[in-house]
Amino acid sequence: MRRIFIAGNWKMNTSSTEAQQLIEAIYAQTNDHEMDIAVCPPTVYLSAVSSYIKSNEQRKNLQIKLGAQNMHWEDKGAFTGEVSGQMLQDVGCTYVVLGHSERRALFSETNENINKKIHKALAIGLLPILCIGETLEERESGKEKEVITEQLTMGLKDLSPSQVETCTVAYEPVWAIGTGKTASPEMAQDMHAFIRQMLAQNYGDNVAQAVRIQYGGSVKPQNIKDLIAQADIDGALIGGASLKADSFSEIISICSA
Ligand SMILES: O=C[C@H](O)COP(=O)(O)O
Repeated sequence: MRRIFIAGNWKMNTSSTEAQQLIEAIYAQTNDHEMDIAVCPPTVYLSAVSSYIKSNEQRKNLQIKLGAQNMHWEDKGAFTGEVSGQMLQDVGCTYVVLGHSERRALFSETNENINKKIHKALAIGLLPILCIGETLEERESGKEKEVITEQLTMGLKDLSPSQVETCTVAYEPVWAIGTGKTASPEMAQDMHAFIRQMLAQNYGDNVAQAVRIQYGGSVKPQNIKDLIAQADIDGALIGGASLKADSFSEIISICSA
């Protein structure tokens, strides 16, 4: 059985005060649950959120982990503005989101670069969340599975089956991100099953059955129940709704029911 994994991607939102208030409110409003939960604040607030998380480690059944939204594949050096995986670990990160569609579209991230980042993350013990997803144009022209195949295959290129097993894949159709338009549960399940089938072809059934595939794209308390009920949807990567503690906590609660 795959353990449900809910992650909040705060993107470029919150002030330092708001980040502090948000993590405090998430702890206050979330009941203890047997699932994996992560928050991914902006890089500059990772340390502060990390300290708060550490001070709550006594909540044995509410283990919130810290994730970053991106990283560079090199260890250190003349890469102005970049942050290394070691730096993320140093401030307490367990996860790192890689290949988010906003980074692909707005910051020219390529499958090759994303693959380098995944290799580095795994080499140092950070757990990658690889985001893949097609644009509206690609879906309307019937190319969604082709796009997903390329992003998945190239993103995971040259990884061993045991490395792939520790990755999470987030299927995020670009047309559903921040638009209020969620993929229907059936549409999402179809793509998740396709992704799992590809993982089985490339790495074997055991790996395919172990990898968690999150859905992302306008997830909210109103639609999570039907999404999480699908056989191949193992959790969610949540943007907008993760900025409201009550919505994020409600989503967690619905998933644990
Ligand atoms: O990383 C999260 C996704 O981009 C989804 O964002 P959203 O929930 O605001 O649509």
